[in-house]
Amino acid sequence: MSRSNWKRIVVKVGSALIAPNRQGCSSHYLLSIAQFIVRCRAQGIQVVLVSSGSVAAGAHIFPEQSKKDIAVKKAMAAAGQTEMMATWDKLFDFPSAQILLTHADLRDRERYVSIRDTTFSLLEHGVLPIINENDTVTTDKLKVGDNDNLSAMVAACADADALIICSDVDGLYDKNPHKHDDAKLLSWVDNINADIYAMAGGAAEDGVGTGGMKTKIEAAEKAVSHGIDTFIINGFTELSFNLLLDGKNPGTHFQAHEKPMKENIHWMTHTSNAQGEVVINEDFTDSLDDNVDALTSKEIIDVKGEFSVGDTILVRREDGTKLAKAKSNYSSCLLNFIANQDNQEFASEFEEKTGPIISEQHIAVLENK
Ligand SMILES: Nc1ncnc2c1ncn2[C@@H]1O[C@H](COP(=O)(O)OP(=O)(O)O)[C@@H](O)[C@H]1O
Ligand SMILES: N[C@@H](CCC(=O)OP(=O)(O)O)C(=O)O
Repeated sequence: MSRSNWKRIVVKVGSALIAPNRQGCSSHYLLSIAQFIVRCRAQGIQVVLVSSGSVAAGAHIFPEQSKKDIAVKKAMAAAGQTEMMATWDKLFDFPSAQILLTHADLRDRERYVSIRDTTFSLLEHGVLPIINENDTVTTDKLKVGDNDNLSAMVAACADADALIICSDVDGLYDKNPHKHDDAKLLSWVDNINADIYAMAGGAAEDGVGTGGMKTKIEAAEKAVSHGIDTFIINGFTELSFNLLLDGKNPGTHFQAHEKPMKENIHWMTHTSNAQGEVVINEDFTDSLDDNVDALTSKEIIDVKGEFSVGDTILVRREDGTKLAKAKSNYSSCLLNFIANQDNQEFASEFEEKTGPIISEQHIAVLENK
C-alpha cells in the first residue's frame, strides 16, 4: 500500500530509545518520534504506539539489583511504566491512554475483540493508545515475552496498514552489525524464509532490548501476512522519520502480502494458542484444504489436552506434523467420547445431528505442512 493511503499505523519503540543510559527515561530520542506521530496525525493517519522501556526506565530505582531476578524485573517494570507514560504524555498536546496487555488477553477471542473495540474508540476520539506488555502480572505461560511480536499482534488487531519498528540499528543486516564490520543492510524483504531468520541474532547481552532481530522478523512475518507493510528503522535519528514521511524507505521494508489472511484466520494462526490437539489419519490430510467439514471421528486417532467448544486446537498428523489450527465445535471430552465409540453408527448419527467437528471458515491450514 502506498504511503498516501495509510489510514492507521502502529509505531513500536524499543527500550534503548526510552532509557538510553539507564538513568530513567529521557525525552532525547522520543522527541523526533513524537513529532513523527504528530505529523502523521495531522495528515489524518491514526497512530497506535507500542512502547517498550518500562524495565529500562525503572532500573535506576533498584540500583545494584539484577533484572535476572524476575520479581525485581517486574518491580522495575511497574515503577518504570509510570515514568515512561509521564514522559510520553509531556510530549503531546492531545490525550494518551495506557493499555497493558498479556498474551492471555490477546489469545482470548472475547478479550481480543474488546481490545480492538477500545482501541478504535480511543482513536476515533483523538486519543493516542500507548500499549505495553503487562510485565507485572505475566508468567511464562501468559506472556508474549517481547514487544516486537506484541506490536505485530496489536497491528493486526487494529487493522493497521503499516508497522514501524523503531530500534537502535538501521534495520536488518545480513549479520549482526555490532559483531561484524562487513555486515550489509537489507533494504527490502519480500519473502521471510529460513535464510532471513538465519541472519538474525538476539539482543546484545549487556543491552536493554529483548529478542533482538529474531523477534522483529517474527513480528514482520505476522504483520505482512495480514497485509501490513513492516519497517525496521533506526529510531535514534530524525532522518528516518523524515524519509518515511517522504515515502522513502529509511531501513528494512518487509513487503505486505498482496492476499492477506482473513482477520479471524490470522488471529488463529498468529495470536491464539492451541488448547489441545487432534491427531488425524494420514489419508485425510489433503482434504483439510478444501473439505474439512467432512472430518469425522473416524479420521481421529487421538485427542490430546482439554478444550471447550470454540477453543483453538492444533490438528496434527500421526508423525507429528502440524497441519492446521482450527476452532473446535466439540469439547475434548465429547470428541474423546465419540472417537472411542465402538458403535460407529451411533457416532455418525451423533455427528450428523451436532454438525462438523471443524467448519471450513474456522480453519487455518499451516503453510509448512
Ligand atoms: N542481523 C542483525 N541485524 C541487525 N541487528 C541485529 C542482527 N542480529 C542481531 N542484532 C541485534 O539486535 C539489536 C536490536 O534488537 P533489540 O536489542 O531487541 O532492540 P529493541 O530494543 O529495539 O527491540 C541490535 O542492536 C543488534 O545488537
Ligand atoms: N515490556 C518490556 C519490553 C520488552 C521488550 O520487548 O523490549 P524491546 O526489545 O526493547 O522492545 C518493557 O517495557 O520493559
